Amino acid sequence: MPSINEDVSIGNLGSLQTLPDSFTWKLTAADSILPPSSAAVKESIPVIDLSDPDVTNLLGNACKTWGAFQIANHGVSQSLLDDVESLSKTFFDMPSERKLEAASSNKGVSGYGEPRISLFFEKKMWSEGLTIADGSYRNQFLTIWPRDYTKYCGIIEEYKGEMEKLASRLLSCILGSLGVTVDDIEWAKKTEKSESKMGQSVIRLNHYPVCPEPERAMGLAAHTDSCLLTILHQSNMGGLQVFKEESGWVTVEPIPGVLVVNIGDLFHILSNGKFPSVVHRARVNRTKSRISIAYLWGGPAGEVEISPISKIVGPVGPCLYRPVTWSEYLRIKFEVFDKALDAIGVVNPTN
Ligand SMILES: O=C(O)CCC(=O)C(=O)O
Ligand SMILES: [Fe+2]
Repeated sequence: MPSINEDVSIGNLGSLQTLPDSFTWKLTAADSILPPSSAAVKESIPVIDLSDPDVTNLLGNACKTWGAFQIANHGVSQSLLDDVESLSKTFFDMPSERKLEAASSNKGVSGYGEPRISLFFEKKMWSEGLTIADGSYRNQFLTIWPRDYTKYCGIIEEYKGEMEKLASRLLSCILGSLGVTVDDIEWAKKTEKSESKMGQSVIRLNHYPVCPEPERAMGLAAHTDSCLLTILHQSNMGGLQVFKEESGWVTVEPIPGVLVVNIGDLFHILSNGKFPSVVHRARVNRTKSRISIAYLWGGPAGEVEISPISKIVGPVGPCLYRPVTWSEYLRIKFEVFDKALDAIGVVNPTN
């Protein structure tokens, strides 16, 4: 059994019988709430059927109220969701040394490692992840899975393609709820017309191993996503919680085949602050491990700036943010973390 002060490898967390000090969080009672019981009032983010005739309003309300929702009838096949989940499981089940062969380099985002936001927290998080941000995953897959390389690359490609389609569909619908269309946003219009790729995205496979003391551990600490929106597939194990001012931490119960969508910081900017970018986190479990697959959609490719949609900015709602590209925003986020939106805020005269 590892001693409390031993330097622990994140690839073996699931085998630990005690919670090392470096992974022990000081949480208040309100903060330590674990799934499935969440907020005192049992509530959760809305589940929206994408084939509902009222889908635009439903999405708009969910974005305004929660900055998050779940979607059914999204068109992504269950077999693809199962495939990407089992790919993740196959990877995380490997011995630590094998996983480390896919370790992310110092500078790069892609690869295996602890959550990138770990930098901003004193205590370590009870999770490991594989980030697929560019084509370098192909080399990593070749090293890890020389025989099944083509199959696994195919699953990732297909998943990316499906998520990209779904993300653009959600963008159109959500814009509709703001009374605008893709034609009101230069980059969105261009990508739709030319049918060029919507561009930048990151897939993050997350694994939360079983934990001897889930009450005092944190799978993934509270954060907002930096992208436009995130589409998350969670396995049948709960753990995701979203924060709502009036209710505190609210658990997002997994529903088979249903995907979770989070509004990210860039959509908050696009909506000129109308949609909150939801603060969320992941808790862990004593007896069951959990996998989640996050597709973080950054929006337009290249150095395209995102700014509040001019049509919704007016005398009653002055422009709150300056234009920013996703890559610039990411740089700011990884300097100042939860102050990133403030850092690009525009100070408006008070009258
Ligand atoms: O695992 C989860 O439920 C949340 C994952 C997440 O928030 C992320 O990858 O950004
Ligand atoms: Fe997230």
